[in-house]
Amino acid sequence: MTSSRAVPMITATRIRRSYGDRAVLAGVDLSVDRGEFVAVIGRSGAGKTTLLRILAGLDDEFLGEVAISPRLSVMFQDARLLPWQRVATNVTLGLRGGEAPAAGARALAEVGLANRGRAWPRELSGGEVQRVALARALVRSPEVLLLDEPFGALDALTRSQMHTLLADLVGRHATTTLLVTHDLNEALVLADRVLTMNGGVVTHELPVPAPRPRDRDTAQVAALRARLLTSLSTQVQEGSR
Ligand SMILES: Nc1ncnc2c1ncn2[C@@H]1O[C@H](COP(=O)(O)OP(=O)(O)OP(=O)(O)O)[C@@H](O)[C@H]1O
Repeated sequence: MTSSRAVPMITATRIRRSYGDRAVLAGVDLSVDRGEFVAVIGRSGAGKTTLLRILAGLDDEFLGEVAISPRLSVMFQDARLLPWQRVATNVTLGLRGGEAPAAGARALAEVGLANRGRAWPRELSGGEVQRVALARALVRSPEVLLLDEPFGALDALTRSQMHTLLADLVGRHATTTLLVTHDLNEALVLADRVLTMNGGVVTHELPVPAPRPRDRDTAQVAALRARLLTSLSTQVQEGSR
């Protein structure tokens, strides 16, 4: 049954994108409801980043249709903080008006870095850098958050702490979130729904029961992981035909 609260915040219809002769996206359809957290997994080269860049409005050389809230923020694996600006300035870059410093301080507090606003990016650990990137993404109170392997370069413990933080923040703000990752566990710990991409299309969809973040070591998550692995390996056979 469709809930009356299910309002799509991201809709992509028959998205196609080629580089030269090579079709990377061959008709991607997806829809993400308000407040939903969807993860897109797929092998390296499956077209996940290409799709995310199109959704973010960073690439307009595609066919098909995208409908997405203009109040969106994007976060990549590489935070690209400006090294010559202090952390607080990095968070509020592009924000205008007298309220920017207060908004920046609030965002830094939300990611647990209330006291680091005057630090320089070089003084931060990898995990702290990604927290700053998250604060920068959240400072505009986006309705939609697009995440491309945001924790891919972090060690396992820090990554797990970031999962807890992210789940808490997007849950509290009811932020619609799309995460692309090749980490099955990350997808299963965080998402309400996991989509598998292969051959330029979305091939499988797996709903994941609440709550989130969830413990990756439960029997339920292990069973879901097995299903995702099966769907990915089935695709290899399909892809090699
Ligand atoms: N600007 C570009 N010009 C040419 N080919 C590109 C360009 N960007 C991406 N590609 C190719 O498109 C395919 C999909 O790339 P994309 O980065 O979207 O995959 P991905 O699923 O995000 O992979 P990964 O998980 O490794 O980041 C790859 O084969 C890549 O080489």
